[in-house]
Amino acid sequence: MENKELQKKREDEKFCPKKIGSYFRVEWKVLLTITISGLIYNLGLLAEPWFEGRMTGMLVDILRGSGTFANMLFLVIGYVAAIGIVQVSRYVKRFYVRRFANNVNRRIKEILYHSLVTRGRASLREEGEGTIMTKAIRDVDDCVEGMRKFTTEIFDTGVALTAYAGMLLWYDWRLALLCMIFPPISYITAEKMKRMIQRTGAAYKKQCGVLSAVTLDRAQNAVTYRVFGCERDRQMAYEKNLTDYETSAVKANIWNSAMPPIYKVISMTSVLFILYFGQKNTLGSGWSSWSIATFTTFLACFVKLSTKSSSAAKLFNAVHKAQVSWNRIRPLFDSVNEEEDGKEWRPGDLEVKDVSFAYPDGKRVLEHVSFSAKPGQIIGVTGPVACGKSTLGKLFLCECPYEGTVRFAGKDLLQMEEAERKGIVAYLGHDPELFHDSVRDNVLLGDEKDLKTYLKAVCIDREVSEMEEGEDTLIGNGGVRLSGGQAQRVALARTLCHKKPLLVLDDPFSALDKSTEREVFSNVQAMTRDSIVLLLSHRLYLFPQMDQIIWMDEGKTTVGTHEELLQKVSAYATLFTTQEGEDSHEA
Ligand SMILES: Nc1ncnc2c1ncn2[C@@H]1O[C@H](COP(=O)(O)OP(=O)(O)OP(=O)(O)O)[C@@H](O)[C@H]1O
Repeated sequence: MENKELQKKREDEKFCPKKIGSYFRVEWKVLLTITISGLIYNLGLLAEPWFEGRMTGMLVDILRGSGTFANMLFLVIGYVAAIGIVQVSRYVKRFYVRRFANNVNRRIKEILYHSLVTRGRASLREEGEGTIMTKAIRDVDDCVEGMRKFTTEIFDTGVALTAYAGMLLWYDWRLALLCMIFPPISYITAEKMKRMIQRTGAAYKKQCGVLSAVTLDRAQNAVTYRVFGCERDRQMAYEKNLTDYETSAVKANIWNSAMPPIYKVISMTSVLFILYFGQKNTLGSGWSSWSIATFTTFLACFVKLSTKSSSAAKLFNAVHKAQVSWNRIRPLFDSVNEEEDGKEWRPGDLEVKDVSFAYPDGKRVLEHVSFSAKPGQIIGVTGPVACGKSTLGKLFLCECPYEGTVRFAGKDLLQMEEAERKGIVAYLGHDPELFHDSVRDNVLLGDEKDLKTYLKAVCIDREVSEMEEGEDTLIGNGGVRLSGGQAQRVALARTLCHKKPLLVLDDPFSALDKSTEREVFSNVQAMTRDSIVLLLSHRLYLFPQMDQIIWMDEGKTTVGTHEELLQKVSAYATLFTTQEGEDSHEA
């Protein structure tokens, strides 16, 4: 089980959304099944013309009196068995090719979804919602369809063509070479036509996007257009877009469907050579000496080869179409690409970049928040009441989509599997959430660790030992009532015991007296040297000890060291000096 997870993790690390090869690599098991069934299918195909030739020869022998029905029956059974094997392996191959396409389609759409939800609304609007929707759905389908056809045709065309060509060369290499002049001409023609197919295909896609955007615009602003009498103008503009869409669709369709028959005619031209030189071979005056059976096999083999050649041309068409779509969706991967921003990621590095967040009721709480941190750093987050500290802390749980990116060791948190994210982020909220169980189980959660270390770290070891049942005392609902400060410390002990590379602590010391807070803080510092700690708090007197401070006010953030913020943010300086004053007053 663990091995499987490890393997999956390794595969995910190597996966690069912007490289098309990556999608093939992660599906290697499905592709292996396709390869095996594809080889059986295509090699089995050779048996068909061979049996057809043998049966024709046997028919002639029977008519001449030298063949028997038993031999013919034997050939027919062999022929039917060969067809059976070919069809079963064809089914298996097709099934897995479809599976490959579905997996890739799902993967690309998932990645694009994450990319789109983390992009700013302004940039989405700039590109046009209609265009984006066309890219995220239609272009992905076209692109995957090209990949599917490529995978199918590699066997149906590539392997089959090679096998047929080998068989033709075996029977008469001179005639085979002569016949094989035309199929490559058909490929070259297909390759030359690709520009037109690409151009008309791209124009069609663009027009789809424009039409979607115009439709959306009309629906969203229908009342305004009606009230201000723009309905007629809008209708005309819509009609024009519809006409442009139709024209581009027709053009793309013509280029797409008119070309394959032409490729087929080109590649079938060689039949004329077979009829001429083949009959010479059969009559004994050609390059080789053939029977009727060989002539039939050769002709059947060539017709199959030629048909496959036109499939090769179809394959080019599909790949060209896929290229157009891939080029359109590629830029959408930008926000999920980890390699091209030139940043060197080290294990444990955190980067929050341009993050904005609004609650479903529309209230925008975070606006373009950016900061980065390294393992061992403690970052204090503060600001006026209800400035969004808890919202920022909860962001790392990825419960709601946000704009911008949060990357850990180069990987976007939103794109991680839930299990992977859980292994990175530990969160301690306002509510200690202690459950009805012993102090031990509340902290260790069943792990076999030294409980005392953690109780000591949060300065509650003495209080627990004084309880009637010590570490086995039942707490939580129905158990011994703990004070707010005690509950907070037990919850903090649990978080430290299950430490993760990123610890988000939301006001963990709010109910502690200052001397306990100082002691707990220095223990937390010592125990989290390889983690990043985000400490959200109203109380600032520990902030001079922190590596970075994030000051939040009305969604905006200012990031710097304590000294820098004292200089830059007067509200921070005022709050700090006020609290310091209260402190010395108390003393
Ligand atoms: N689930 C929610 N839905 C809508 N608005 C919310 C939600 N949770 C919080 N808010 C609003 O978001 C703003 C920021 O709240 P948040 O709790 O993040 O601030 P805070 O700085 O942690 O608050 P405090 O100073 O009390 O610790 C507040 O105006 C709050 O009303």
